[in-house]
Amino acid sequence: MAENLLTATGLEVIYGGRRGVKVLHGVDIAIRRGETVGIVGESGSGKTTLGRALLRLVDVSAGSIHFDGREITHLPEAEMRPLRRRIQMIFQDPMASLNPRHTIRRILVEPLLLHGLAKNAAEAEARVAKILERVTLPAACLDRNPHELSGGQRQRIGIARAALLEPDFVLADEIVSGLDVSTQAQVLKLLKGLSVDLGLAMAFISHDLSVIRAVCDRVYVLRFGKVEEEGACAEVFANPKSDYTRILLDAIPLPEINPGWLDPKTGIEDAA
Ligand SMILES: Nc1ncnc2c1ncn2[C@@H]1O[C@H](COP(=O)(O)OP(=O)(O)OP(=O)(O)O)[C@@H](O)[C@H]1O
Repeated sequence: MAENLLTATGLEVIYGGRRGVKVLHGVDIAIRRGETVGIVGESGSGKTTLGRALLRLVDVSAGSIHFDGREITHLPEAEMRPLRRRIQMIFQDPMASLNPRHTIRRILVEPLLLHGLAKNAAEAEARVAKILERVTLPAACLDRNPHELSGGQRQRIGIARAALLEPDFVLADEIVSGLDVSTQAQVLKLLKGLSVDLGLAMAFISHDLSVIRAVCDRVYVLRFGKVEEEGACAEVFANPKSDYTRILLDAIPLPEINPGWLDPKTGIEDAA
């Protein structure tokens, strides 16, 4: 079994200082190299907060976080910086994370140069051309601005930007919730395929259990800032231990869960 890449133990997060509201109550989570873990739960259950805490984007009031064998819970930002390239995030709304005034070329080339992953602009452009092909976008996109692309295309750019930096871990937070169902399937297929090719570990936050089932190996069910249930996706879906998970499963229309979208292991779309 692959070793753990990112683990957290006893995580607590309080918003609004010491007298604020505690939204994570001692969460334990472990993500192994190369695996895709789903984080699911109702709105307000703390999914995004957990994701942001794992990435050290919000402070934790208790607990510890380890990345690649190193404790990072309170690592100063200067020491976090070299790790930031290895820990990428793809957002729900790529418009919010892609600079609207920059061309796609600049959005993709600059991080490569900034992180020293390309020696010069020509080398960076060659890498960008390759990844653009991988995310099935035409080269003409490079001269456009984000608002000139469709939602699905922007999400592909978000994925391309993350993948270019050769991360070990990607957090994807509700990345398909704004897209129509067939675009969702394409984006999920693409991301899952990339994660397999690159050996990426992923945490996939979604309120949508059918999305989690299509791409995840294991799932954590969050409720009121606690882990309600955790296990292999197939096991949790077939045989939920907690009543809460059962209620979540019952709340989704079963025919909508279409595992034929993708083979969860390979990310390859089922021919049927
Ligand atoms: N910056 C913040 N300041 C104060 N409270 C916050 C902040 N961000 C989130 N919260 C609160 O923390 C709780 C957990 O929010 P979080 O966004 O982590 O949940 P979620 O499961 O991701 O929900 P959703 O699916 O609606 O995005 C909610 O009650 C929310 O209102």
